[in-house]
Amino acid sequence: MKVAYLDCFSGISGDMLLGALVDAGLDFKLLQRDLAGLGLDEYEIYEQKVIKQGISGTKVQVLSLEGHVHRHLRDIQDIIERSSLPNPVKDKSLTIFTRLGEAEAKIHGTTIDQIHFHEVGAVDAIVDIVGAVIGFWRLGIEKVFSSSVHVGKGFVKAAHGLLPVPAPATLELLRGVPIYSRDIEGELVTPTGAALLTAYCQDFGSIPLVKVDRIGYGAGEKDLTIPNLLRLTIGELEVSESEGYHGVKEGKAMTVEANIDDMNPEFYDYLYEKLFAAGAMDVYMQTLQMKKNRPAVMLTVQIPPYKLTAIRQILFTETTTLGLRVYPIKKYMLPYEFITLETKYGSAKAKIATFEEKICTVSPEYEDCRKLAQSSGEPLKHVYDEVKERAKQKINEVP
Ligand SMILES: O=C([S-])c1cc(C(=O)S)c[n+]([C@@H]2O[C@H](COP(=O)(O)O)[C@@H](O)[C@H]2O)c1
Ligand code: NI
Repeated sequence: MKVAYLDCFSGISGDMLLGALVDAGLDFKLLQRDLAGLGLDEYEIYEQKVIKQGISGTKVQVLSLEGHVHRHLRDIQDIIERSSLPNPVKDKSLTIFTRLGEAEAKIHGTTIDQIHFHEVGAVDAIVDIVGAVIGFWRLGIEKVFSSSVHVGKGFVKAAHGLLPVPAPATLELLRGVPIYSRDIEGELVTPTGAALLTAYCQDFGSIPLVKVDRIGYGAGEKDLTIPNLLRLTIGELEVSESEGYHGVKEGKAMTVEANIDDMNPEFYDYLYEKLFAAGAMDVYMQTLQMKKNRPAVMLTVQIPPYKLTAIRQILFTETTTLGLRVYPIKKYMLPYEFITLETKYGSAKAKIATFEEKICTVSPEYEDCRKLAQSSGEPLKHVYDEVKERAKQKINEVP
């Protein structure tokens, strides 16, 4: 899987992200051609190499040629919907502007169709956002990870007047994101940057196991005492599985455990849903007899290493546990494939696993068998046996 990692040690803004994408190999002329699909011409876009604290990066500048324009969300939605941009770019761009509108409406106590965008509604911000979406799409990025985010400190002068850093809309968009402030004065994250970051990234923390392919540095406007750059690393996510002995996959994972003795058992169903939705590979519970003979459960969550931040956040917010145990583990998985079988009850899949090139397990797919049992009225166990039988026949048919 092709992934990107954003190092937000100097925050993130729309132009920094666009600069990082160009610096990482996004063809600038192709970007300009794609952006022409927006049908907006009152802007100019430039790229230039700059040095920030000795590090070379790309600064992308969008100069607005339009006067002072206040756009409502509807106006921006019309521009994007009427454009000739590819649908994935349109959809993502609309999502980002909708999130900006929701944040703006919340901050100002109004509604999403009442708000009008100030800076974010100007053509340069529209180009920044759509350009970044085009960049991720053109570079084929399937998933985005990020570091925690440096937001800066102090105040910033904007159309609204003097705003605390991070700006209200920015902080609203950064809900759920690990942020920090050091002694760098200034706004390091803008609403545009926050909206782009959180539209793509749900996993924050150290860089996952990635085989690095491309690196890009996007430059911010100001010169700071730290390199005012956004670093973008692109590569193949090493799900840390490698083909080992006779095709047995060897992978790295993590076990996260918590002993819970004081939570309403009804909550576990919802918790399981959230954990799996966040990328857990497996979730299970074991009953315990803890000190003072208190009955409890030990909740275990198996995760890919890069999911630790997301899973930890769920466990601390959705359960009553005050502590977690985390163990890095190595896992070995048998190679398997699915085959589809036609049975007297209908078609169903079965998983065929092999070890040392010999078939060692045939497992009918439960969901398929359940549907056939419901549609045929046959007991599930009969359907299951029939699928397994057909699978064995099909395997033996293979020359
Ligand atoms: O444009 C809008 S709606 C806007 C809202 C807010 C609020 O916090 S509310 C703040 N700002 C400031 O404008 C500049 C530019 O932001 P970009 O996202 O367009 O780069 C920045 O200082 C924001 O804090 C704009
Ligand atoms: Ni505002």
